[in-house]
Amino acid sequence: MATRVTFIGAGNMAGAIIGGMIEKGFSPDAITATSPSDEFLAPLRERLGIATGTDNNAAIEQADVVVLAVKPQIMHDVCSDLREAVQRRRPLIISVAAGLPAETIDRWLGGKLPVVRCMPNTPSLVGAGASGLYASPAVDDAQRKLATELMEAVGLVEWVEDEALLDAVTAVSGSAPAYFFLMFEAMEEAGVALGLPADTARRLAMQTAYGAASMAMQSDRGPAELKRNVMSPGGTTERAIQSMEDAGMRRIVQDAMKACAARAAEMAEELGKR
Ligand SMILES: NC(=O)C1=CN([C@@H]2O[C@H](COP(=O)(O)OP(=O)(O)OC[C@H]3O[C@@H](n4cnc5c(N)ncnc54)[C@H](OP(=O)(O)O)[C@@H]3O)[C@@H](O)[C@H]2O)C=CC1
Ligand SMILES: O=C(O)[C@@H]1CCC=N1
Repeated sequence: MATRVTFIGAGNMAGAIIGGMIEKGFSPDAITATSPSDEFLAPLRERLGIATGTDNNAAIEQADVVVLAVKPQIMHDVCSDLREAVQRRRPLIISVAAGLPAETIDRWLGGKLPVVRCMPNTPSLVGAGASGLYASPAVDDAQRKLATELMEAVGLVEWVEDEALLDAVTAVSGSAPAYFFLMFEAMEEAGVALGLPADTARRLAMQTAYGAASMAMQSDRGPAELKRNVMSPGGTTERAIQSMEDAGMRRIVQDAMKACAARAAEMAEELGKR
């Protein structure tokens, strides 16, 4: 029988994982998602054919895996409400919430549960996600394998053995699609300023990012060498890269990623007191 997975929360992240799972051939019959209103549920039900509901407790009654995909700020209330049912059924819990430690989620759910903390990203929707995973001590090998299988259905999986590193994963991949989308916005604006139609600039920028990522992933050369190969001495790229280095591009990226990881730690501190 197929592993039954219930998503608590049906927003951007849950929708991306569910969409990617179904694209990979997971049966919609084995997937349920909940949300307080039908706004997020209707497209999942109508387009993907999964079961949906507004009652979290009812939705986990048959679940082998419960994916907690609500905002960190409401996770305490959601977990408290699920405590009795979760303690009775003892499914594998996968939390995708930024910042919140596995121990906090476990405590809010009544304790001694197998909790995997996962930091996914939204490209999971197109099977190109990247997830960092951490297993709490109560997670056994079979459950670890199950979590790997689920998240590998939507992209790359990297396990970390030190939970604190999930904040770094948040900075490197969880939040990072937004950095690249910002870069696309900036490149489109700059392309327009140089005279290109906006949609032409957008298509060229996105195809180039896709090409650069594909090439780097298939190459045994590092990014520094691949970059040098584009930079003809005295040519155009050299000027562009010099301009970026002079403007402190590396420092900008480092500061942004440090701020991201620090915010994850801060959220754990703020929310974990409950
Ligand atoms: N977005 C991203 O790129 C990533 C997000 N995450 C994590 O994923 C989690 C969800 O984020 P995201 O998907 O962006 O947020 P969204 O706001 O898009 O989705 C949250 C969902 O939870 C629903 N919800 C609210 N209250 C309840 C409840 N009591 N029971 C069940 N569902 C409820 C919301 O419904 P309604 O809107 O009607 O209240 C909504 O469907 C967060 O913890 C975030 O840290 C992790 C990695 C990447
Ligand atoms: O911005 C956030 O808090 C969530 C977590 C990682 C990506 N989005």
